[in-house]
Amino acid sequence: MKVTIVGAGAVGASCAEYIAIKDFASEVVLLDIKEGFAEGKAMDLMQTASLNGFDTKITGVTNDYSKTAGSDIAVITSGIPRKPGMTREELIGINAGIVQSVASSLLEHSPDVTLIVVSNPMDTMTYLVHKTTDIPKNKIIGMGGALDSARFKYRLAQALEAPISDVDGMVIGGHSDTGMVPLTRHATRNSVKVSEFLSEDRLNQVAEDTKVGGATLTKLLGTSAWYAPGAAVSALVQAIACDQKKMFPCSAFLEGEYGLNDICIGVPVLLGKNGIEKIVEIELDEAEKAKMKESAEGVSKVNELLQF
Ligand SMILES: NC(=O)c1ccc[n+]([C@@H]2O[C@H](COP(=O)([O-])OP(=O)(O)OC[C@H]3O[C@@H](n4cnc5c(N)ncnc54)[C@H](O)[C@@H]3O)[C@@H](O)[C@H]2O)c1
Ligand SMILES: O=C(O)C[C@H](O)C(=O)O
Repeated sequence: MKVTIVGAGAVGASCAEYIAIKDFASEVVLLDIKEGFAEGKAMDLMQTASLNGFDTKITGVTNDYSKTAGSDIAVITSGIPRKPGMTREELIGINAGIVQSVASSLLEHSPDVTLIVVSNPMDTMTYLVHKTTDIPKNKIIGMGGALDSARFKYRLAQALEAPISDVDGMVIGGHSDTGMVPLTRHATRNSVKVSEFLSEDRLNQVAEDTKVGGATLTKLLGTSAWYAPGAAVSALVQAIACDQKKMFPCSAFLEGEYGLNDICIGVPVLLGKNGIEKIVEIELDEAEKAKMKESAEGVSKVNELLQF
């Protein structure tokens, strides 16, 4: 199993590290445009192999796509991250060009690749890859909901004063400060609805804290987060590489599901060796449907800014 990660920055390197530590891929290629940068990150990571006990071979290359040839899975993390006070949508001007050219270079050398799009604004970047390549829709996956759901569980566990492993929950919708739809009504602690333990106000607070999870970290760090994003990407890569059929909310191209068309947005999917093997349509109540519709309108507005 060969995995390429384009962008050896904070998220790309974190993702490579988690993939290596889980030791399910034979080879990870890190590619960056900055001379020597990916080579340095790969060497540093390889020097953790004997300490962390993995055999995954990590190599780094400067913009040489021939070294990515035959990749089964590729992750696009290349592009700029936001700074405090910015929205993800403000990154579109620079990141759209980068994502489009990276996707096309990857495809030249790995025509059967499954692509995971991470660069922001992620739902729109995923849509861009759909519109500008002939990769089948099941093989283009946007990573956002897996991260947002991990943050939701963290906030729920805090509110419940419970261990995170007791908690389950999911965030669907667009990966944006306003567009996320944390499914508070469905969240559980050991199969019991969290609404049995938390007031409506406290649950609303959990949802709001979840939605601005990325912005909160960007303010604290001066740039956007990388550990949880890297871990979330590595979980998707593992689900595909190991044919796990695991369910994650991912940005998927919709053709009628959830009443939406011609959009990539976060919905629950099953991930296996064929990428998105199924889009899972769960029952939403009227309030959840309205939030999903509003979220989709926001994503579509950003999509309209694309030029291709
Ligand atoms: N979808 C998500 O949940 C999520 C989570 C975190 C970050 N992100 C996004 O991921 C992107 C990367 O974030 P980061 O913190 O790793 O940024 P970073 O600046 O640390 O790394 C980005 C890397 O991309 C490289 N790069 C730029 N143009 C390139 C090109 N054409 N080809 C190859 N490499 C190129 C840069 O040299 C840099 O090393 C940002 O757009 C950020 O907003 C998304
Ligand atoms: O917040 C960001 O800009 C990066 C990423 O989308 C995140 O949610 O951490």
